[in-house]
Amino acid sequence: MSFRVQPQPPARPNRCQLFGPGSRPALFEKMAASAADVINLDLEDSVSPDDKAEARRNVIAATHEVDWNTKHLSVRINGLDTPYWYRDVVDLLEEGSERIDQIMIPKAGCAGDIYAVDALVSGIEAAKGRSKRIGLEVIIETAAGLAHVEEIAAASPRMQAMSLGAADFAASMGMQTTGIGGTQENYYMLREGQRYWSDPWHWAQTAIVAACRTHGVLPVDGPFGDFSDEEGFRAQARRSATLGMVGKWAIHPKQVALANEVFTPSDAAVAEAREILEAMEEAKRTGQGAAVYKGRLVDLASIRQAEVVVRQAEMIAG
Ligand SMILES: CCC(=O)SCCNC(=O)CCNC(=O)[C@H](O)C(C)(C)COP(=O)(O)OP(=O)(O)OC[C@H]1O[C@@H](n2cnc3c(N)ncnc32)[C@H](O)[C@@H]1OP(=O)(O)O
Ligand SMILES: O=CC(=O)O
Ligand SMILES: [Mg+2]
Repeated sequence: MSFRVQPQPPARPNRCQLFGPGSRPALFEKMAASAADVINLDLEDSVSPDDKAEARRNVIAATHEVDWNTKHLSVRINGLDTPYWYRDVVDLLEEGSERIDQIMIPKAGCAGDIYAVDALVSGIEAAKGRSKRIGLEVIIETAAGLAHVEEIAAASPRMQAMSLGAADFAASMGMQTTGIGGTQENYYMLREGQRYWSDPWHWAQTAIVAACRTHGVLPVDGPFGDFSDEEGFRAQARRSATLGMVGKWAIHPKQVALANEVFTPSDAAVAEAREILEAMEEAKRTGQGAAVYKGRLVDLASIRQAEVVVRQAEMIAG
């Protein structure tokens, strides 16, 4: 380990972030009743420009009127290149209840974007005497966002989570696809006449995970657009979990159970991790740093790997 110890991210479950447009208040009670860990009320891209002001009022009302129970409640504001974002923040924190946990900044492009929102949030919190410190989460969904991903992760002590936004990311990168997540038709290699499809989001995900893990931020996989493709969602989510992400968005209620399933370590995985820890305890007792578990090497690094799985399971179990 470096002399600089890797910080732990916030210790709360973030397996599924369920989105709903701020302009559809009829969905809010359903979102609150869902099994998602995080709720994202959206003021940005699922709300048409004519509905922005009403959506903001709906969301503010919902912070007072809806019982969000134990949900981590986040509101996605509009991008910093729009005329809406500052009023989103000001109205939300001046008129919204203390129930708001977090603000999501879309299309974050540099640390300065987070600094600007942090400064505004800090001013309003102090002026209004708000007692809960608002967290920030960002979406990496532009070329600039990915180019500056590490400075964004490090931009503020308020930073809690960072998601990959596949749709806008594809647009910003000029990717020749309209798919949101998953394998894309033309992203394959050919060998002996056979096509092998690959994952065009992989490199962006790993950059996000590395930036997040360096700075104690939760890495999250964003939307999977085809909500009738359950196996496609599972495949993408399993890859994300294997890469170190802690959760995934749901853009339809159907996806909540899928995300919870994938991002909750299975009983078998937890049992195996505990067995590895026991095998290493036994090795320690006999003065060994390395041992054999089910025919494969385990050593001190295996303890750290197994602890990730056990810690995640224990944190989710509460
Ligand atoms: C891609 C880039 C991004 O930025 S993604 C993030 C922004 N997008 C969003 O927030 C979109 C969120 N999703 C939605 O608006 C809707 O789910 C869309 C996709 C439009 C589908 O709505 P709709 O046609 O009503 O779906 P449905 O008839 O299949 O609904 C079945 C039951 O589920 C409900 N439902 C629907 N959406 C939500 C939701 N987000 N949260 C909670 N509940 C939801 C419907 O009301 C319907 O309920 P019921 O069975 O009638 O009681
Ligand atoms: O905001 C999300 C995206 O995929 O774009
Ligand atoms: Mg987007």
